[in-house]
Amino acid sequence: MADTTQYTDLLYEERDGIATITINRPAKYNAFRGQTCDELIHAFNRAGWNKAIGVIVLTGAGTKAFCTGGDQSAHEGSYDGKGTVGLPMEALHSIIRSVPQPVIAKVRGYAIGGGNVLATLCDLTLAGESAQFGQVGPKMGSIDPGFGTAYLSRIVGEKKAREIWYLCRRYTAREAEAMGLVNKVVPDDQLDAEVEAWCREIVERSPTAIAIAKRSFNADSDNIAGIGALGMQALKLFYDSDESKEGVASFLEKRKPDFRKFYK
Ligand SMILES: CC(C)(COP(=O)(O)OP(=O)(O)OC[C@H]1O[C@@H](n2cnc3c(N)ncnc32)[C@H](O)[C@@H]1OP(=O)(O)O)[C@@H](O)C(=O)NCCC(=O)NCCSC(=O)c1cc(O)c2ccccc2c1O
Repeated sequence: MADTTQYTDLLYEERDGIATITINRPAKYNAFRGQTCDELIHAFNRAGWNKAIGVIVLTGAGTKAFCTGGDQSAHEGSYDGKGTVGLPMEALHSIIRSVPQPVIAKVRGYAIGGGNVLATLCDLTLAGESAQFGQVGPKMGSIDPGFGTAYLSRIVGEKKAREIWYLCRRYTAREAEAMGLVNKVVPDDQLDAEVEAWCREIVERSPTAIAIAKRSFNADSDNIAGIGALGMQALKLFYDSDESKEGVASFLEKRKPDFRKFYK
C-alpha cells in the first residue's frame, strides 16, 4: 500500500523515479528540531525502500537556507527530541548513507552547522551561487564528533577540515567546489534544472550497480559511526556545561559569545 504520510516539518514528493525531501521551516532557516529529524528519517526510509525510486534529493524550502543545523530555540542543554543529545543524529546520518539510492543535496543559501554536515553526507552536492557552507560548533558550544568532522576531512583533507571547524568561517559555493565539497555550482535560477538533469541521468543507470557502488564507497568510512556514537556521550556532557550553554544563549540573545572566561 502506498505510504501517504503527511509531515509537519517537511514536504515530500515522488515523481518519475525521483523523491524530493524538502525541509520546510524557512522562518528558522530550515534548522531541524527533534520532530524534523524523526520526519527526515521516516521520509528517507519511505523513499529508500520504494523500488520505483532511483534517486533522492534533499533540499530546503525558500531561498535563504538549505539547512542551518540544530534549532537553537529548541536547545536547552539537550534538544527537544530523541537520542543522546535530544536529536536522533546518528539515525539520521545513518539512513542517508544506508538508503541504496544516491542522495543529492540541492543547496541554496546557508548550509551551516548540522546543515553542512547533511550536505557533506549526501552522495552528491549541487549548489546555487548563493550557497554558503560552514561549521559553527566552536562558536555555538557544539561539535559533531562523528561524520561532520572525520568524514569531512576525507572529502576536503585534514588541514582544510580543521580550518573549517576551528575558525568557523563561511565559504562561498565556488570555494566549496574548489575544495571538493560541491560537485557543481550554477546560477540559482538554473539549479532546479541542473538537479533534474543529474537525476534523469542517474535513473537511466542500473539501480543494483549503483547500490553496490554506494555500499562500497561507504564501507571505507563506516567505522566513523562508532566514533560518532562514542562522541555523542561526550557531547551530552558538554551540552550540560555552562561553556556550551554560553554558545546557545549568545545566539539567542544576538550577541558575541564570551568563551574566554572558560580558559582556565
Ligand atoms: C545561519 C546564520 C549564519 C545566518 O545568519 P544571518 O545573520 O544571515 O541571519 P540570522 O542569524 O538573523 O537568522 C535569520 C533567522 O533564522 C533563525 N535561525 C537561523 N539559524 C537558526 C538555527 N540553527 N536555529 C534556530 N533559529 C535559526 C534566526 O534566529 C533568525 O530568526 P529571527 O526570528 O531572529 O529573525 C545564523 O543564523 C547562524 O549562525 N545560525 C545558527 C547556526 C547554528 O548554531 N546551528 C546549530 C549548530 S549545532 C548542530 O547543528 C548540531 C547539533 C548536534 O547536537 C549534533 C549532534 C551530533 C552530530 C551533529 C550535530 C549537529 O550538527
